[in-house]
Amino acid sequence: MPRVPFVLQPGVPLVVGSFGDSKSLASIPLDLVHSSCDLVEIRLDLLDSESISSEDRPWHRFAGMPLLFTARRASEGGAGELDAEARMAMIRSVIEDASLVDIEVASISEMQPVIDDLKKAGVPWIGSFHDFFQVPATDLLSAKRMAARNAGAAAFKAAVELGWEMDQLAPLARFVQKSSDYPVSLMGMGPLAPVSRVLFAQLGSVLNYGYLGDTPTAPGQWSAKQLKEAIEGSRKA
Ligand SMILES: O=C1C[C@@](O)(C(=O)O)C[C@@H](O)[C@@H]1O
Repeated sequence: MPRVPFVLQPGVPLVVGSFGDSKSLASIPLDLVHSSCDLVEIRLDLLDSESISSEDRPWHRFAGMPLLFTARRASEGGAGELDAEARMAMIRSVIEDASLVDIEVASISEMQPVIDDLKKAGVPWIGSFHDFFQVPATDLLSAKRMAARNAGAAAFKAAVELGWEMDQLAPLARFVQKSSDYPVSLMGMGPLAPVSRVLFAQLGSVLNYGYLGDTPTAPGQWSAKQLKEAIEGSRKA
């Protein structure tokens, strides 16, 4: 399957459709995928190992769409206790199909060998950060963004638990707005996730995640289709 080249542009909001289970990945109607998102995230840590390693790889159904691969570490919401070696092996096995790869900022040093492989193959990667409990200080987010940028990531992405902390929305919104010289993707999780995702996309968050199929991959996610419609609606307002 030829890789689809992919370039992120600061301030241009795209929708990522994310699969949380193997059954949805294998059975979702293709036209629904095409109409719901701009790129597809394959969460390698959430799928059955047989479906990932089968010769007939389930994501080959989406030929022509950019594919983002993620093998999430457990401490940032990944399923299973996959160590860096296991996650690197997963990523190496999909490099030929990948338009983009997600690597946590916390994993950069231990996963440097696979980052070097991505560089050689000309595959961009995003440096990510997840906090499932709170909104971290903006200074911490800025430090993570700098670490991602310095390590060569094409973008920085963060997902943080908002709870009902409405006061936290404004500083996060400013964080996205101020990042006009480097692509940033930001999203809330929890009860304010839906509203935060539309707001941050409106302000230029580059990758905005919703789920494809039956299983959300984060608390409070919209379906990719709903998110795409909401973002398109907000851009017309
Ligand atoms: O990191 C992200 C963002 C996400 O956690 C979300 O909040 O939508 C969903 C994950 O699948 C993805 O890898």
